Amino acid sequence: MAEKSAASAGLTDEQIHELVQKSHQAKQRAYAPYSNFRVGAALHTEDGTIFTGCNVENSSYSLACCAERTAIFKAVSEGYKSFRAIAIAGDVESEFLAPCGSCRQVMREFGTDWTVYLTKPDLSYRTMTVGELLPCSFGPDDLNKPKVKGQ
Ligand SMILES: O=c1ccn([C@H]2C[C@H](O)[C@@H](CO)O2)c(=O)[nH]1
Ligand SMILES: [Zn+2]
Repeated sequence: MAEKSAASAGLTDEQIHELVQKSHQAKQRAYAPYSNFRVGAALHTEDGTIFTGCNVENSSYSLACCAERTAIFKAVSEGYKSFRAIAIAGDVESEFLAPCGSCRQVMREFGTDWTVYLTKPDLSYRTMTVGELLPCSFGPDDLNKPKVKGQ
C-alpha cells in the first residue's frame, strides 16, 4: 500500500494500480542485454493518456536510455507536457526502485509537484513527488532570472 505523504496525483487506487501494473508490463520489453537490469515506466498525463517506456541499452554502453526518459520523451514527442504521475518498475524485490539523477532532472523540467510511484515486483509502491526526489533543483525559470551586468 501507499505510504502516506506527498502528492496524491488525484488518481484513484484503481488508477494507481493500473499505472503500476503497466510499468511492470513495460519492463518486459526492456532491451538490457548488457546490464540485465530490466526497468519499465508508465506515465499518466493530465488527460489520463498513459505512455509506457523501457530501458534501451547499446553496445556503446553510455548511450543507454532509462525507462523513465523513454516514457517522458514518447509523451512529449506526442504533444503531452502535463504529467500527473509516473510509476517505475524493476526486478529488485527488497527495495523500491528509485530513478537515477538524470531522470530526476528530466522529470523536473515538467514541474516539481507531480508524483513518482517507486514500485517493487509485488506491485507495492512508495509515493514521492518530483520535488522530494530532487530538492533545491535547477529548472526552466532559473534561465530567466536577472543576471549580473555584461553577462
Ligand atoms: O531508474 C532506473 C535505473 C536504471 N535504469 C536502467 C539504465 C540501464 O539500462 C540499467 C542499469 O543501470 O537500468 C533505468 O532505466 N531506470
Ligand atoms: Zn534514469
